[in-house]
Amino acid sequence: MAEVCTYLNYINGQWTASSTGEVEASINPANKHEIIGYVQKSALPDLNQAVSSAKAMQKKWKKLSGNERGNYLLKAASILESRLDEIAETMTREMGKTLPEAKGETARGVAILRYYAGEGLRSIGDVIPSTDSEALMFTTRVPLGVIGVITPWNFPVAIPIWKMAPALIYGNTVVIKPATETAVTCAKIIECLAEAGLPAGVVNLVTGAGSVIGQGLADHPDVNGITFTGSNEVGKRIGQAALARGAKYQLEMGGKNPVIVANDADLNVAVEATLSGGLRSTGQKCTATSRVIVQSGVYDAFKEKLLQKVKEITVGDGMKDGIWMGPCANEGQLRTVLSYIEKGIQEGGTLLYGGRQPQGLGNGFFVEPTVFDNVTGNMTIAQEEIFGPVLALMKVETIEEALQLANDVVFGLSASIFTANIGNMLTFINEMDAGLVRINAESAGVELQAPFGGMKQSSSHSREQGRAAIEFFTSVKTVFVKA
Ligand SMILES: NC(=O)C1=CN([C@@H]2O[C@H](COP(=O)(O)OP(=O)(O)OC[C@H]3O[C@@H](n4cnc5c(N)ncnc54)[C@H](OP(=O)(O)O)[C@@H]3O)[C@@H](O)[C@H]2O)C=CC1
Ligand SMILES: O=C(O)CCC(=O)C(=O)O
Repeated sequence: MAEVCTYLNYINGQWTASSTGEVEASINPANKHEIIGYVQKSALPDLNQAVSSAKAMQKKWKKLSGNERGNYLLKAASILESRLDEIAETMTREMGKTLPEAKGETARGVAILRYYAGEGLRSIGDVIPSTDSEALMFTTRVPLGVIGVITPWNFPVAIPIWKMAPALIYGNTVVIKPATETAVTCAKIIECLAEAGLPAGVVNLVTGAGSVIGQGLADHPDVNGITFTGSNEVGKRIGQAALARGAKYQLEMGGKNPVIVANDADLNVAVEATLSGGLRSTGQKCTATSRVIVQSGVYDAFKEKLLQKVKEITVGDGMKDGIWMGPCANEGQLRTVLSYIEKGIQEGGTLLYGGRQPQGLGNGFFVEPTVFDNVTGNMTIAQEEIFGPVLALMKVETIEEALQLANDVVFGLSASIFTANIGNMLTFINEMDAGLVRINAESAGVELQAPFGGMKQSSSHSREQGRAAIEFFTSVKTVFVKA
């Protein structure tokens, strides 16, 4: 068993204990008696110190060339790569996703750092013809200043990196407050950045309660931009706090992502993608499939194939070989999932498979992969984000009906269709209200070089990742020069 360490805040280039002198244990959701590490239970004075060091450093950091800033990210990428196995193991033990998934995510973190390192050499503006023939007019971009980064526990490496790397390359400094459940994993990412030699104050880590440190970041007058991924409830509070003081904000929140399976779909492909998109990471992705809308001609055949595969899923500790699905990330999440399952039954859904806590795994927050049949659009399990391994099967006659049902939720993050018909594909691309639409591919799994974000209540209508990140992390300056 690995040694249990205490992780400190990282403020102004120093590993620093919180002013409260208190720590919080981060536990293993596969075995609640196992402590992965202790993290600082910080208070506002700690946050204030971090913000002031980020503010003090920002002017110097933005003066470096993009290439110089990129070199720090390249170094951090190599360090993270050299620690990939160890950091992935920490992730699995801290939040439960299986080790192969955690390794894949850590490798993705390395690739994101390298991608944004390259951004330091790409163009940041346009020359625009002026009506004055003797003038030069162009746009350039400037960093926002200090960025507050608030991250969830479901992608403990990828999300912090896809927010911090673009913030840094465009010349901002950062204060990050990670989810308490995965603060140890985040501290290890910060170790990689620190070892890469980032100047003191460029990146700061403050752990602690969301209601104190997260809210404190949103309210802080010296934080110029807030980027957040998490629940709608918290996201809206952050957006309101930022708006009230004129700060920029970016929110990535929930999803209720549908897949549509058309009569002409390749059912084996559709089943594999539903399984992977809906149940990998125990359904804890904002892009996870939760509604499976199937045309009546293939409904029974699809259901049978899906059930056969779901029955093969092995549930257990994600560190063990042969385990396909780990636990929910925390006890609250397990209770939420179980209460949605209960509601599904009460409201008339047919529980086809799963729905219980598996036998013999009582020390962890495990739940069986769960499939509901006869789900209708008005049921709670068809409307609200569950964030667990629960699939709701819904039968329709036509693609039009499928699209209407697919769009009949407050969210619009990702959506997939399985079909061989080009007409179905085009209708879906045009009519589906989602930021990410995918054809014959699962609803989860975004690519780091492409814009990512949702419509409706899934986001603040901004996009992150890829080149789209520049829109949030910089301001455009229009320059007019006359000799
Ligand atoms: N879109 C997504 O990818 C995610 C969606 N969710 C959804 O949210 C539900 C609840 O998960 P949960 O972890 O509680 O998500 P939260 O939105 O509560 O947490 C996300 C982050 O926000 C912080 N936070 C909490 N309260 C505040 C606040 N008042 N001000 C600022 N920051 C705050 C959290 O800190 P702390 O950890 O200390 O509470 C964490 O770092 C899930 O069931 C799921 O539906 C959750 C995670 C990711
Ligand atoms: O599907 C993915 O790869 C990313 C999902 C995501 O961003 C999230 O769940 O927060």
